[in-house]
Amino acid sequence: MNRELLLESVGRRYGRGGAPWVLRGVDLTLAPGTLTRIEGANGTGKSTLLRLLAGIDAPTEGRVTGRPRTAYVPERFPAALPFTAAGYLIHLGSVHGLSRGEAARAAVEWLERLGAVEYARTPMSELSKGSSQKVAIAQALLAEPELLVLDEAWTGLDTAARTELERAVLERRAAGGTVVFVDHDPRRLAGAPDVTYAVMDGNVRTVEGSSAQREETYVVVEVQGPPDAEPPAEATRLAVSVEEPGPGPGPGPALGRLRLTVPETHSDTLLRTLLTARPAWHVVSVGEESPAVVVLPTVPAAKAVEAAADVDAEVRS
Ligand SMILES: Nc1ncnc2c1ncn2[C@@H]1O[C@H](COP(=O)(O)OP(=O)(O)OP(=O)(O)O)[C@@H](O)[C@H]1O
Repeated sequence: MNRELLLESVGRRYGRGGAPWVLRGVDLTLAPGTLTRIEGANGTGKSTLLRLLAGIDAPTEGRVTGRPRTAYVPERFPAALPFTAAGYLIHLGSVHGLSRGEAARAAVEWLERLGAVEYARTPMSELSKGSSQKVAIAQALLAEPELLVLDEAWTGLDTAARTELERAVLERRAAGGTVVFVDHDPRRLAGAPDVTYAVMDGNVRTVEGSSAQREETYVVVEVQGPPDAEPPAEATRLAVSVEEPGPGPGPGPALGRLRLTVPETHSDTLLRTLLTARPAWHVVSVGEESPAVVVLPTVPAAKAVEAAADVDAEVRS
């Protein structure tokens, strides 16, 4: 039976005595079957709080009790692991108590849902940032955790995968799970959270009104980079969406062209990041948000089936 996760007088500081407290005196209760959003300005301690909730970090003082079976998607996923995507997921599934067969089935199911099953046999070190983020999400979802902790897990995903992750979060809550997330897009899961907290001045405060009700203006920045280059990580983090625009003036999509949507409050930082990046990214246009969204192509069904068969073969060997 799922219990409440309790933080009592929790404090965390890094380094020896004398170091400043990032969090102090935090009392927090997360109930089963609830979705909690954590907000706050940069560097206020959101990731620190999530690591304490997930149990991958321990408080300097105070205590955390009632943590159920937990899965966590970190802000930065160590992609250079010596596994294929499927191999890694099967390994993680075993760690979570699944048999190899169950883990393989769950791995394929989640890679399929996230549109990455064609990369099942790809070494993790060769995956693009977006694909490795999908693996990070799949590893968290595959064992149906009772507590799911997501630290900017939507960053770098294409539109279809972002929607799928939102769906998965709502499914977890409907199944009685506890979900807690940080995301810089105020529209993420708009209207869905049962409670929102802001981290500020070393503690958490309840935020009244959903993030969707708070107005935010967005700016769309179209950029041109070298063909096949990944945009700078900081730009991807700041943007609430990264899309490939439609076809360019010639045949096919404009290579290296991306459309980044960013809250107006972050647009200056985004432009600075792009302009100082090496190799350089050329800013083609800056404008108001347009409703047109291009969904990146999903994997053809035949390819998905092929990859699933590959994974099956790997499990049996
Ligand atoms: N492992 C660490 N060692 C030392 N200091 C740390 C460590 N992790 C975080 N900090 C510091 O703690 C403070 C809070 O960091 P944290 O990453 O929790 O904030 P955040 O709100 O998640 O930030 P962001 O919005 O930039 O992701 C920052 O001053 C950061 O430099």
